[in-house]
Amino acid sequence: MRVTVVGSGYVGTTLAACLADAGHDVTAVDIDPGVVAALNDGHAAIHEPGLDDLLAEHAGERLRATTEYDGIPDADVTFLAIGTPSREDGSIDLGPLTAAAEMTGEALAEAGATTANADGDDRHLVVVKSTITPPAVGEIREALAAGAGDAADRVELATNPEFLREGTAVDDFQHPDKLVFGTDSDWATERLETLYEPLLAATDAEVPVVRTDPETAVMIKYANNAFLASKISLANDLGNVCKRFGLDAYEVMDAVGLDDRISAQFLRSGVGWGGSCFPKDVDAIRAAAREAGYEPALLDAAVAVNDGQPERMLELLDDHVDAAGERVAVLGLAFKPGTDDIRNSRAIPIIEGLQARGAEVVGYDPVATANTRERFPDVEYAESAAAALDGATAALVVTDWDEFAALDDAFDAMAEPVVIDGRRIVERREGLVYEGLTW
Ligand SMILES: NC(=O)c1ccc[n+]([C@@H]2O[C@H](COP(=O)([O-])OP(=O)(O)OC[C@H]3O[C@@H](n4cnc5c(N)ncnc54)[C@H](O)[C@@H]3O)[C@@H](O)[C@H]2O)c1
Ligand SMILES: O=c1ccn([C@@H]2O[C@H](COP(=O)(O)OP(=O)(O)O[C@H]3O[C@H](CO)[C@@H](O)[C@H](O)[C@H]3O)[C@@H](O)[C@H]2O)c(=O)[nH]1
Repeated sequence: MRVTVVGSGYVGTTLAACLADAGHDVTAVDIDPGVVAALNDGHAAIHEPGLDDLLAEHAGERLRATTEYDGIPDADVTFLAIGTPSREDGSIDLGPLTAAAEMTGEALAEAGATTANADGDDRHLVVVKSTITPPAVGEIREALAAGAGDAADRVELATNPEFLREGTAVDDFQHPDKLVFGTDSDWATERLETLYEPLLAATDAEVPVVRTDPETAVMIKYANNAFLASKISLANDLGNVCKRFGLDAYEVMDAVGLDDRISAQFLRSGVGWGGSCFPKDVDAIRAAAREAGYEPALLDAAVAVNDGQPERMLELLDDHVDAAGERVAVLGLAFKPGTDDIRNSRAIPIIEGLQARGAEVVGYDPVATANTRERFPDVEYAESAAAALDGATAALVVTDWDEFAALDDAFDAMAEPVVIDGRRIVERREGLVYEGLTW
């Protein structure tokens, strides 16, 4: 199939590269010329394992990138994978997505809806990949129709939320737990089925496909993220209780996770959830619920617990060290391992808290230093974890990069061997003053 992917960030680039790899002819559109140049050059503007290999293989062949929308009418399907950032009140800013939907509609209108596809069909399917609330579906449909003008009746909107995780985006996309198709017609569902067919054929697993309406589909995405984020918050809440009792929350939750109804995943307590999705999406569905007259008390509590974890980590530091004027290492800056993304990373409140205490912060991350430097230009950045620890009075472990588990002698170079572990990645050992956040 011929596919256009509008928006080439974490989701759009992964989608474009994986669809090209599955045999489709893909055009990636982005307003950022730097992103487009990188894609045409065969590499991503973001760090995501496996993505560059796919881009190097398909760029210039089955995958092209452009800043222009004018090729859209030649495609069988157009995906919108534009960011949906939070506004001040937590609701999503639909501005960029609405603009992209309208421009997509205009491109289709200019070509008189669409050129006929191989099967002679002149309807065009526009699929929202972005995470949007149920009421927002109507707004995007209207923006698309406004752009398409007289051609609007031959343009159909569908939603197909994405469940990939950063750091494992390619693998997650190629081996999904489920696919969710939110459509208004059998025609749109069939088109999505045809599109995903080669991907599904390439996996050994039986992938459930949920066929529903566009609004339910996007609600499934919010429910999914709200559930996972709340699950971690519950593990953190219980973990904080365990810590008060001098118990190891990991021993407790490992046992709890043996219950099939609960599952062992997303029970790792610590400094909390960050990233571009959980905070934004939980805030968005809370705001949308309030707008609709419902107070989502449990989701509010999940956010409150999460917001409190970095401060709890800093309080543990205060129990051991007066950080004022001291060199304090922050190990891990990305919101999770495997990515250079620092959006809503727990490292941000940790660094701010250390700076408020007058500490000299030295940060280290294997890939997220450049992004953090933009946010905190005054912080010192080390080339290695060992260099960050050298001479430090304390270390705060914020991201569970594997390499931190292997640290050993490096702790000997600390001025005071105080380690506050927010991710249970460093082993307790003799000579370390070790504090786990919930263990
Ligand atoms: N990041 C994830 O892991 C993830 C996973 C699932 C769903 N999502 C959702 O997918 C959506 C996209 O997220 P992302 O992380 O890929 O965003 P992103 O910010 O990384 O990328 C968005 C891209 O869109 C481009 N863009 C903005 N306006 C444009 C326009 N009018 N035309 C063309 N390009 C335009 C930007 O230049 C940018 O490259 C969001 O709604 C997000 O919630 C993200
Ligand atoms: O047991 C756990 C698991 C995760 N986290 C933290 O939770 C955050 C999010 O982690 P993860 O879900 O792995 O990363 P994301 O890339 O943000 O992926 C989430 O958000 C995406 C965007 O919506 C969804 O597509 C994914 O399904 C959903 O897992 C990170 O800060 C993790 O450190 C924990 O604290 N404890």
